[in-house]
Amino acid sequence: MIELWNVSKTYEAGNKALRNINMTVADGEFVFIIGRSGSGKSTLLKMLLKEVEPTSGKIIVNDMNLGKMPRRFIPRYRRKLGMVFQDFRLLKDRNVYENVAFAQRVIGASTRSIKESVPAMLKMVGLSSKYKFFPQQLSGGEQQRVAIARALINKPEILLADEPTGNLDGHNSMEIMKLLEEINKLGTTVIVVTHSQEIVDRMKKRVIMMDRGTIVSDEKKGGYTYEN
Ligand SMILES: Nc1ncnc2c1ncn2[C@@H]1O[C@H](COP(=O)(O)OP(=O)(O)OP(=O)(O)O)[C@@H](O)[C@H]1O
Repeated sequence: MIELWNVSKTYEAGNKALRNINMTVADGEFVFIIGRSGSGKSTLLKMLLKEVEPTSGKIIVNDMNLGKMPRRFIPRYRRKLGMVFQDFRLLKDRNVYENVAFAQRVIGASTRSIKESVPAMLKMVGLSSKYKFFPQQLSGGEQQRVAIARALINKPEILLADEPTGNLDGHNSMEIMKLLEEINKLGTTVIVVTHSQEIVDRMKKRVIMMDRGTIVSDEKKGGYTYEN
């Protein structure tokens, strides 16, 4: 479970990015975070990754209080989180297989485990036949599938996606969303930041809307809304 208790963030320049945010995300939930530019969405994701510290308040992820986490635990903590970005961030000089395998090598996985898990993951994202392709030989949707495979290969408990379809057309965007939904059904908690109202409308998931650093609505699948 992810819990934010009265979380605020004021950047050095005096920008109030988050103002007294309270929210919880249960294990296995699928949540969209929407809101106009500058409303604090990326700041929130960066806090979950422990890249940005709150100015006040408490963040607890799977019973771990991030504010009290010793520095040496941070790399291990981050392995519980998978991250997907708008611009894919693949290694351009490595093929699809190597891009995914690399994430396993970094954590010291055995060659045997890599040889088992990478093909299985590529199958899941529908890229088995393109494992030797390089990123520039793939469509945007395919590149994002590789990025998703890489984010999932170490079996994170939570997948954070920051505008994962920002560079994709409507069809590819929905395909990526369906893939994220499948991943979620297998048990991973999924949090997606998006600007796309169409995606949010079609997916019928929980939607947290932010505005100027606050949560202005939190709408469940069933459709009820409450003000924070
Ligand atoms: N490193 C920083 N230093 C100072 N101010 C920052 C920093 N990062 C973000 N901000 C400010 O914090 C506020 C929230 O920014 P944030 O990036 O979280 O918004 P966002 O909702 O993700 O926006 P976008 O949709 O454009 O990505 C903005 O006013 C922004 O200018």
